[in-house]
Amino acid sequence: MNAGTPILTAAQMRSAEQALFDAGVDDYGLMEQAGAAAAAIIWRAGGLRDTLVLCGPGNNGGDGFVIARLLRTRGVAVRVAVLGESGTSSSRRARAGWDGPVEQLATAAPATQLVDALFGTGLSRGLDPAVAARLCDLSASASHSYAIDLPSGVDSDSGALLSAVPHFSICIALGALKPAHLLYPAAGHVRRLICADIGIPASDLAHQLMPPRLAAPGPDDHKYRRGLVAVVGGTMAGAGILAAQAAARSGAGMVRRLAADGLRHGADAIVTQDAQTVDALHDSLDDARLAAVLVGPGLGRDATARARLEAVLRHGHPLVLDADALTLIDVEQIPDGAILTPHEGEFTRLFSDLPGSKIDRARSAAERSGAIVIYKGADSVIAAPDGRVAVASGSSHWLSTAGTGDVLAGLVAGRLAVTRDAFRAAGEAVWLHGDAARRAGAAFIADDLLAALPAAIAARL
Ligand SMILES: NC(=O)C1=CN([C@@H]2O[C@H](COP(=O)(O)OP(=O)(O)OC[C@H]3O[C@@H](n4cnc5c(N)ncnc54)[C@H](OP(=O)(O)O)[C@@H]3O)[C@@H](O)[C@H]2O)[C@@H](O)CC1
Ligand SMILES: [K+]
Repeated sequence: MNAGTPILTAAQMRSAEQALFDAGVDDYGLMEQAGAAAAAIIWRAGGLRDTLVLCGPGNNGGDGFVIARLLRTRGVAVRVAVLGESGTSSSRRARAGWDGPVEQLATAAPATQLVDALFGTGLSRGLDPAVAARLCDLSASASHSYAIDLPSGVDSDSGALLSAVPHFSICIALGALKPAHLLYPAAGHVRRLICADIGIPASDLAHQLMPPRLAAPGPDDHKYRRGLVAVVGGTMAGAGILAAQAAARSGAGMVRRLAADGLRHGADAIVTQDAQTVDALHDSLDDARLAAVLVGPGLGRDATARARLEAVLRHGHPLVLDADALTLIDVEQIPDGAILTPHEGEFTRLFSDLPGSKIDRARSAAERSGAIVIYKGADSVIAAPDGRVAVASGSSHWLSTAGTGDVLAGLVAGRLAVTRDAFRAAGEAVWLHGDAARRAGAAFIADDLLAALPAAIAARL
């Protein structure tokens, strides 16, 4: 998978910074670099708009003083308001470099632009309610607002809101993304996210999901080499049909629907095999050319559904487990290397006791189950048992409509059949699903995503 911007927890950020200091980088120099990167972004976005910079007691506040000084040298009318004294050596030095007046947060008048440098990764608890209210008021009075590193009041590692947090026009992440930049609810408080490079070395574990690079079929490809997908049907045929149609438009060579309803539906290119009985299902699955099997959409939850799921598990094909299959299965039954696509409810049923952020929980679930986990939501976290994580955020909220999960499951199975690499397939499918939703616009239905898929794929070739 294409490696995107790294995502670091506050502790990982501190050790990355410490490694730089140990290698001889000057700590105040790093703050100057961070402040200069942020000031350049604010200058490009805001020009000469009058600006109020709020500076907190830690290094986030130090960044604020550097930003204020640099914007002023460009001719911006800048005022600074503080919350408490600067408590770190770098922030004291940055404050000393500001030779303008210093106001108090409690009494400062608003400005056209607001820069929030109150707290960053060092926030340890919610803001005092009066401080949070003041931040919200000043933000509401500004036409443009910038959060330095993080919006003050969000928990960097989990994305939780520890106190009232305004909505920012731009958040300037320093050095790396933090989980709160991509995880909700915090991610919903930032309209635009920009990560400023300050020389923090890339980590190889958690990344933002990037647009994939896909390959078109070659001259020697045929339908089986491009990947044969089976979609196991159940009591609700529609879900399996949607999934099969998504798999058929995923780039895979051939899709078979192993139908429990005995009926033919959907695109003619999809082969419907009559697999009403478990014996018939076994016969259909007895094909070594199957590169991916999807089970779950419309499967049902009764004894027959369970028998169908067990038949699938017995064949040992590369597997995608979705929907009802996630409700029926126990963690110990999940085959190594399978792909799971749980939403919040399914995840909690399977892995209830896992602590930490959504990223932590997805990673632990993958480790515990040996599976690739696509923990779905407005922020989807894809985790592999070896610790790799990719986070997709900012997908269309119109996706919260019936059948879109079936489309995603079919896409995952299709990309698995094409790539034979479960982590890569999961990332590609999540990306293509999100892009198809962007292309489908507003008020779409799941079927509309199918029509948008070929264009989403074409854009990544
Ligand atoms: N390391 C570096 O050189 C670089 C770091 N960089 C920048 O530094 C930021 C991290 O800096 P930081 O670690 O100093 O933490 P920061 O978020 O400023 O706040 C900590 C202070 O706030 C206090 N406090 C916490 N919660 C509170 C609350 N609710 N209400 C009131 N007080 C509260 C806490 O005190 P406590 O009471 O918890 O002991 C402490 O005094 C990072 O986000 C980035 O912007 C960049 O410049 C690159 C170089
Ligand atoms: K901040």
